[in-house]
Amino acid sequence: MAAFSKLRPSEKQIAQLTKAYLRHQPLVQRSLTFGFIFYVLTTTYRGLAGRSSPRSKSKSKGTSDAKDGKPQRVAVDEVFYKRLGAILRIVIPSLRSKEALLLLMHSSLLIFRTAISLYVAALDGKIVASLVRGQTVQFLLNIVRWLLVAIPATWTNSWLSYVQNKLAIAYRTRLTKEVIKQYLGEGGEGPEGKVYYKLSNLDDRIKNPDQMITHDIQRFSTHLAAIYANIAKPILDVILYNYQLSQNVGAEGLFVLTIFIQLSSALLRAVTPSFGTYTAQSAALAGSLRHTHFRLSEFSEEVAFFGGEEAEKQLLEREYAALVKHEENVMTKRWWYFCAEEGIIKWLWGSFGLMVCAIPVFFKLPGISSFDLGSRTEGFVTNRRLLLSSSDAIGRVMYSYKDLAELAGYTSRVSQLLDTMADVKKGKFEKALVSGAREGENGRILRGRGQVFESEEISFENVPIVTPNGDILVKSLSFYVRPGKHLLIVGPNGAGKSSLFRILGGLWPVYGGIVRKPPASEFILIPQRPYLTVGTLRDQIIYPHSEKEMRSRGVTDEELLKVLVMVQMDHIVEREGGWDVTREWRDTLSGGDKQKVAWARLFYHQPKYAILDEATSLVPPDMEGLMMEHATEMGITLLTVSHRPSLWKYHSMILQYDGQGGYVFTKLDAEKRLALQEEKQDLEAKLLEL
Ligand SMILES: Nc1ncnc2c1ncn2[C@@H]1O[C@H](COP(=O)(O)OP(=O)(O)OP(=O)(O)O)[C@@H](O)[C@H]1O
Repeated sequence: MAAFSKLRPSEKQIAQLTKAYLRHQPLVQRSLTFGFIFYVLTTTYRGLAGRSSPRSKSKSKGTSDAKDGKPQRVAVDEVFYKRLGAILRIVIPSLRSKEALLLLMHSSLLIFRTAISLYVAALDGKIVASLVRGQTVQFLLNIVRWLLVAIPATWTNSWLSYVQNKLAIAYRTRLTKEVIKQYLGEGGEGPEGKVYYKLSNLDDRIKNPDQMITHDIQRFSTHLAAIYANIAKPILDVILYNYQLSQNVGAEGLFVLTIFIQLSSALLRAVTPSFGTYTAQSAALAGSLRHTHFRLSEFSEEVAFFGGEEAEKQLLEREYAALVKHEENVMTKRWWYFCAEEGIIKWLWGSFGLMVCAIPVFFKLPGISSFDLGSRTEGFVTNRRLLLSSSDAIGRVMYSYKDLAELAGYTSRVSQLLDTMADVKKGKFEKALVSGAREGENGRILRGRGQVFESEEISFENVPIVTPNGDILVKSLSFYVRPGKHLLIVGPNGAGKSSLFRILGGLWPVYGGIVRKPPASEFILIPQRPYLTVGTLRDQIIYPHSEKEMRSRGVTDEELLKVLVMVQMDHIVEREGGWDVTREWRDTLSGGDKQKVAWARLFYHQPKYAILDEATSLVPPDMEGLMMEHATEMGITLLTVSHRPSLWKYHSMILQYDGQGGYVFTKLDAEKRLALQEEKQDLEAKLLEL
């Protein structure tokens, strides 16, 4: 008391404060511990919730493919969470879904693993303590415990990676199914259908849908499955380990440690590059390179005949160089980032943590009674293990930001695909238009929309023919096709002959007027280079039917053979080894053979209308006449584009484009027209002589 009264006033105050502090120490410690838990949760939430940057907001429809040459920034922000939310609704459709169940299993396993780690930390301390104290029996007993705990520990780890992989596959399956449904399935013949065509022909946003559907969805799913473990588990670990640590070393040490971590993590975040943007860019560049390789194998014959190897090589090298340059740039950034990460998380935190672990060795903490060498060693070993696990967990929360940024990259790619498909289904396209397309009358036509009605006959009333680039080929086209009255369509190249069929097939939008047409199942298109599917010889004839559908229609292989006889192709069945042989038919059949197979397909399906776009250009004239007559006998009405006068006689009507936006639609008198043609040729010959 005398000593106390001798103190100066400021010293007195400090002494009083210390006394009060010691009196309330348990309360202070509890408050600090809960404060710490609150801090971990809020900082993690703030860190992961992301902010909406004005840049990302303005590009909320953001794509990774730059439109203006500059890459768009993909960040962990509001836009990312909105996109992720939309995708999550697809991959986890309900709380009772398989994915939700897997997620629950995953969470339970994660908690179980943390509980095991806590037990192992304490056991580790006990083993060392029994060693220091020389307690042989205790030591052996602890080793047995150690071996026993290894059983659930290894079991949990295997299960964790198994469930996580299952989750990734489940996400991928859901997402792929949804994308394929929209890409190929939904919408059918209506304006919402044919998304796969519109995406590549009417819109500029998606450069390589194949890469997005296969690679990007897979990467997204793997990242999403891992991100849960990478974020939820470390957060849980940080809380549990530190709670335990605060019990062992006192909450004050933890408080100082927290401030230290806060400062260093702010530093780490400041030096973190935009990994999300890089991931999205890498995916886009890899997709582009793959597409170029795909084109080369697709058109290998054309390139080989042209000797275009050097040009193709340069193209491939350019694409590859762009990809490598980007990857190297990212690698350099990663190198710096890893240095900072390793230095801060492992070494700085590690040394500071060791000091915190030593607290109970140098200071007597309230509530801890035994203070012998064994207890001190046990405490130190347990705390060090807890601290290592805790700093590892904090580190993983930090790393998870990087994982999250990468997930943001793949999320942007996947949602770009989903958003663009949704736009395309609504008829909203983004495509570079020809200059002046939006002005004056051109603009008025582009802003308009026509009507489409289902009908037995085909007719166009004042329908403009507009290319996806906004180029108006014909301002207002009117014509009709009556059943049995074949229509011939002629005109210069690029006048819009095939475009007419694209409107008829529902591939291009109708910008005005009225289109009446039967459902797509009632007409078939035979182009100059017919499409041959992957499959058997039978599949080529019955495409898009399956063999099952063919049989259910009561068609036999013998009847299919009759169809091949009509096009003088029956020998091919024997030559190729039967109906069930599978080949790359594109390479096996000649150009003329392919056209004949397409005609055989027409005779198998016997639709009401057939669109022939230079469909006989590679078959001999006598064969061409035979096939036309067969079609007429079967009651198929033809819409033919051909430059061959030999075909005129089969047609009743003619639609002639002049190539300047004008056209004539009239009856076709083949004899008169042939006579006129001959007269014209004579006059031209005479003019030449002159
Ligand atoms: N997917 C597309 N995107 C943009 N423009 C297109 C597209 N398809 C065709 N075009 C353009 O539409 C115009 C008309 O093409 P179309 O195929 O109808 O010509 P065509 O009269 O059939 O010519 P040809 O006799 O050479 O086959 C052409 O200028 C072509 O460049």
